[in-house]
Amino acid sequence: MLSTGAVACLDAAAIAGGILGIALMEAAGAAVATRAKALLPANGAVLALCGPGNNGGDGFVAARLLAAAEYRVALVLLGERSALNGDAALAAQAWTGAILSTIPSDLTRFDLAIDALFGAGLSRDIDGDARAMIEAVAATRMAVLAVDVPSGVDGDSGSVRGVALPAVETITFVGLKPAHLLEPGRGLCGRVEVVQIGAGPDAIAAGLEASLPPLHKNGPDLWGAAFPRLTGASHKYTRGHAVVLSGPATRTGAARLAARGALRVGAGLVTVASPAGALAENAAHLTAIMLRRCEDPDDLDDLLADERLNVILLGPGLGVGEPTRDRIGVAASAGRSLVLDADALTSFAGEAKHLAGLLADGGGEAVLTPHAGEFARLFDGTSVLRGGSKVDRARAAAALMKAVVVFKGSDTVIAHPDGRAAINAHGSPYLGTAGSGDVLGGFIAGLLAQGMPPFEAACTAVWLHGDAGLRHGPGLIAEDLPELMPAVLSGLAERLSAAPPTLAHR
Ligand SMILES: NC(=O)C1=CN([C@@H]2O[C@H](COP(=O)(O)OP(=O)(O)OC[C@H]3O[C@@H](n4cnc5c(N)ncnc54)[C@H](O)[C@@H]3O)[C@@H](O)[C@H]2O)[C@H](O)CC1
Ligand SMILES: [K+]
Repeated sequence: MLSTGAVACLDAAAIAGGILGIALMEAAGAAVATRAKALLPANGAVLALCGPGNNGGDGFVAARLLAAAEYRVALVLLGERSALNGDAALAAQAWTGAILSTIPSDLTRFDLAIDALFGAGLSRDIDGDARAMIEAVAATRMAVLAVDVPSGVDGDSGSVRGVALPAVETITFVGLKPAHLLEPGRGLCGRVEVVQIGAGPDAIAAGLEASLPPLHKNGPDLWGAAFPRLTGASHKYTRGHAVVLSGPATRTGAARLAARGALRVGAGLVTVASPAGALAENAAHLTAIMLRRCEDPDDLDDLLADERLNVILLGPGLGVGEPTRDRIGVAASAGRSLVLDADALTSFAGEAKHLAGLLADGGGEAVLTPHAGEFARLFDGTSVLRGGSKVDRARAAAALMKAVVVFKGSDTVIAHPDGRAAINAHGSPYLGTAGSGDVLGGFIAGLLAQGMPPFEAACTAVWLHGDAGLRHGPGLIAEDLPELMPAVLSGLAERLSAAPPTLAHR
């Protein structure tokens, strides 16, 4: 993905490579006109809203092409025509129609608005005439086609600067920007289409270079190569053994949901480690998943004497406080891969650095999975909460913890301490249900158990979880999520064009 700052570098590299800036703008405007035609009735009426920069230039090009194709076009320019510069001035020169300085009073006669007010160059909150224009158009519920990003949406953070114009569709150029995936931007974009405008591979490489550290859209392209593949020689011990710590009696369901997730995603063995008082309750509900008594940190230490237990998940239903902190201390010092969720995170509220110290001492890898509330509690008092976008905050958290952080939400961000990050848009609002996060933690643990590196395991788990939510739809409860894995994993195997392995694959 590209940062907004990288767009200028990309353009400069494309221009240095022999493409004229106006050629890029013509291609961008042509793509907008093509989509506008698809949204318009024959001879429909278009309101083109053009801003003072190159986003406005794209709007001038689209307006010209639509007028040439017999659509009725009214064009409004924010600011003075004489203030236009460079390519935008050239695009305006080629427009031979009228240029209005305010929007027409009767907006009901338009079928579509093209929003070319502000794109990558939005640099402050929108107020004054621009705000009034956006509010007037938004109030009509006329369909809006946004150029690059809906005006008012900050391209890098997805936040709204003052006001924003919601679109039914957004056409962006060369690559996605963070705002297309981060809320609230994502919800304001409508359907997003990325179009190529003639920037060559060297220019794109320059844009990506200027966007470092890399930010990805989460999907199989990112982690498919690391996804565990069975061979004829695979057996349960080669598929790892995950341990999930259970809470006390009457608070055991979360751990079992996580354990079931770990098993269904492919861990060879899963053990629930349970306090004595909750053994009967856990035993009544577990079959393939094993059960071990684990009353205190010493019992956990004993359990971990078996080196084959390679992943430990702590948090769901575990309770907030000293006993949970002590168990995390033991688990961390055992040097195994850890997944910390829910109460494990809240037990270190305001003490993120202490937790980071425990994790560093143990030397194992860790994945932390806070939702917004847990994130705010854990990082209270640190500079992490002062970061700008959700991606910035997730990256700062990962750097502080030296662990992979999965900052959950409808726009989950997964960040690695080295700055790599991914935004997930593959999901469904039906995933917002009790116990859903517990299953996600289990998926991460199950993938870690099979040897996936933590960043890839976390990204994969988030995507699989989202895929299950998309497949199930209404009526989803957390218990459904592990049971959807056979279909989800078969679909993934097809996408990775690797049929589920059989003995023939040896
Ligand atoms: N490679 C590409 O992706 C291409 C993208 N194109 C388009 O160019 C814009 C970015 O153009 P830029 O001139 O840098 O910025 P904007 O047009 O978004 O706005 C800058 C303009 O607006 C003023 N401004 C900023 N914020 C405000 C505000 N809150 N209120 C009022 N005025 C504001 C600022 O001072 C400037 O005058 C990109 O989005 C694409 O649409 C190219 O056309 C092709 C290559
Ligand atoms: K725009």
